[in-house]
Amino acid sequence: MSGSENAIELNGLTKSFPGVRAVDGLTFSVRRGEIFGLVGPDGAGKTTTMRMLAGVLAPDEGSAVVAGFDLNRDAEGAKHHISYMPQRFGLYEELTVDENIRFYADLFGVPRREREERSAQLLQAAGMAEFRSRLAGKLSGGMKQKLGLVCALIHTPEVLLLDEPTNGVDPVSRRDFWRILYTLLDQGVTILTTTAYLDEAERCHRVALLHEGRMLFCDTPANLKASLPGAVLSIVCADPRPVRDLLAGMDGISTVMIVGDGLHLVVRDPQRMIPELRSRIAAAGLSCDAIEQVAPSIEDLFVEAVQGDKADHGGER
Ligand SMILES: Nc1ncnc2c1ncn2[C@@H]1O[C@H](COP(=O)(O)OP(=O)(O)OP(=O)(O)O)[C@@H](O)[C@H]1O
Repeated sequence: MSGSENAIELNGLTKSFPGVRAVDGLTFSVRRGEIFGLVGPDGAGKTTTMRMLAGVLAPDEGSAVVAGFDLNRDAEGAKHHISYMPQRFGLYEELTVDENIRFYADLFGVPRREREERSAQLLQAAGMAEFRSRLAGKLSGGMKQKLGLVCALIHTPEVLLLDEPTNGVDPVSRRDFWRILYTLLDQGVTILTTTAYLDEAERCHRVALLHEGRMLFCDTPANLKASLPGAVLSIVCADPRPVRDLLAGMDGISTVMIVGDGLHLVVRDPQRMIPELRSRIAAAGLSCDAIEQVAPSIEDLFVEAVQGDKADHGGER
């Protein structure tokens, strides 16, 4: 790997499919030893970006350097230093856990002794040590994802690319997963992950938000939350949908979103807004339990940013 402090560098990376610019001039970098999260709504371009960085899809324009290799010149060279776990990792369902690991170890040319040691460690960390002889097809969804990670890590990559690795995974398995990721960071591995879970985005060193192939933000979770223009009000109510419809578009409110058992609003002036909201909701014959100001979450910022971007660029794509 080169002396650069960045393990991944994208410069104007662009990819179009018929009728859609899936990735539109992306420029950002991931430092060595960093865990970097890519988030964004469905179709934002996350998977396309990952596929280009993994060297399995050529960009139309722009460049990317991964582990010191310029992918436009030597994507094959980069592949020896990358592990890529796509959304559907290729497990062989009719093979056992051990046999799947052995298959990938052979593919990556991992020597036998190293393979034994590493797979024992990884299976232990994944809470799967007692499932070694189970057929992969008989594992739960979370276990399959964890086995995919074990296979992807059977050689030691410099850069790990993960595409929604914990999608549909139960909370306990997600915790195992993140524990393994942090262990890798201690070993100096650089991790770029996409995620649909914003609590996972908060665990990354830095996060970028993609929308329609473009990057809207890139910063630490703390800086992102601090940058929200306005304050967040939480409204607890039994039936949030009619309340949302009533408040959407009201003066002084930029975003209304349903979260858990109520709504979050992004507002300019929270103290003035609280009594106004109470009377507006009561006058419409609706009810709510509590309205209070809360600390902004990454989700608040992202929903606000995506809605703002839609208003600015609506229908352009
Ligand atoms: N092989 C392809 N052929 C045509 N269009 C594609 C192809 N791959 C992706 N797209 C389109 O490119 C856009 C970006 O898709 P991409 O899968 O990268 O988004 P994403 O952010 O990963 O979303 P998701 O989480 O839903 O997969 C979408 O409009 C998608 O339909």
